Amino acid sequence: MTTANIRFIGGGNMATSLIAGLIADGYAPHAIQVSDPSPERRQSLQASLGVRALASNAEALAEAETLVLCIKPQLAAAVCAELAPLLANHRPLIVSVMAGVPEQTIQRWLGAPLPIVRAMPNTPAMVQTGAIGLHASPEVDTEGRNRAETILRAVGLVRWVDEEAQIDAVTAISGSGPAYFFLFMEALEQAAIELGLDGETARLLTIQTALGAAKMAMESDAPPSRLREQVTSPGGTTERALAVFDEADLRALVERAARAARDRAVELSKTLSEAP
Ligand SMILES: NC(=O)C1=CN([C@@H]2O[C@H](COP(=O)(O)OP(=O)(O)OC[C@H]3O[C@@H](n4cnc5c(N)ncnc54)[C@H](OP(=O)(O)O)[C@@H]3O)[C@@H](O)[C@H]2O)C=CC1
Ligand SMILES: O=C(O)[C@@H]1CCC=N1
Repeated sequence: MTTANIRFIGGGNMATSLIAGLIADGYAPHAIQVSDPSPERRQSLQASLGVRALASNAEALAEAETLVLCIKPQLAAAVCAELAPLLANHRPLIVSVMAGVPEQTIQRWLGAPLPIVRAMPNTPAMVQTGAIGLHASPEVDTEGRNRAETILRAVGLVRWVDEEAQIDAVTAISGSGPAYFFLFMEALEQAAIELGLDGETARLLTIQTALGAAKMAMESDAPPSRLREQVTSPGGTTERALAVFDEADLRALVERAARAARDRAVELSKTLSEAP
């Protein structure tokens, strides 16, 4: 099995995170190429990551063993139409990280039932702490599954899901999830400043607290509810803060937000699968 020769179509935020994570894990920059229409972005990818950045998607595809589609869902039909004629005699493993673009839709656009792995990573892949959901189309053989898993495992924790529709749930939880935690960090940092801490102290205490809580939750046998109880002294300070979250029904709010993200992925899937 080889994981060498990975080509990315689209060199934006997610591709940059994945490539940075792969290189940090020991992948040779020369084994990775990326295509993107923006000269500035290509220059930045070459300068910061040492990978070859191309203007042409066709050139990126030419010898690809694994082709990672990292473009916006709304551009996918056009990009796949451009790649389709080149895939008549060449069957790379396609890994799509696009939210809300079904495997069969990608196959239709590419004009062939090519092996597709849908991957839903997140930007912490950049620091090899990604959380990644995977689903394989029936055309993907064991070697393809292993190859996709090896690539994504290099940048984080990997979970396969049984049903393709579950990728929409993964998108809502871990794909979009870093933004939820960043928002909470922004809010806590702002609160710290309002309570009289200086900006740097507010920032560092907030980030370290998030890191510590995540590390404890990951390493402990106890569920987060138990870890929360251990912080919450009866009649103490945490109890007062948590009562404010309860008043605002934080749990219901989080569920609503996750459902909204999942529903948007489903909406994208429907729109795109009905598009020509
Ligand atoms: N960002 C995230 O956290 C996550 C994103 N994803 C998925 O990753 C995909 C990319 O998202 P993200 O990286 O955030 O988006 P970006 O807009 O940052 O990246 C997309 C890149 O593709 C480039 N591009 C535009 N047209 C073409 C083309 N014809 N051929 C090749 N490249 C092109 C864009 O250039 P230009 O800007 O000049 O148009 C841009 O650099 C999406 O499908 C998204 O659903 C999945 C998980 C998490
Ligand atoms: O917001 C989005 O649509 C993409 C998919 C998951 C994270 N970012």
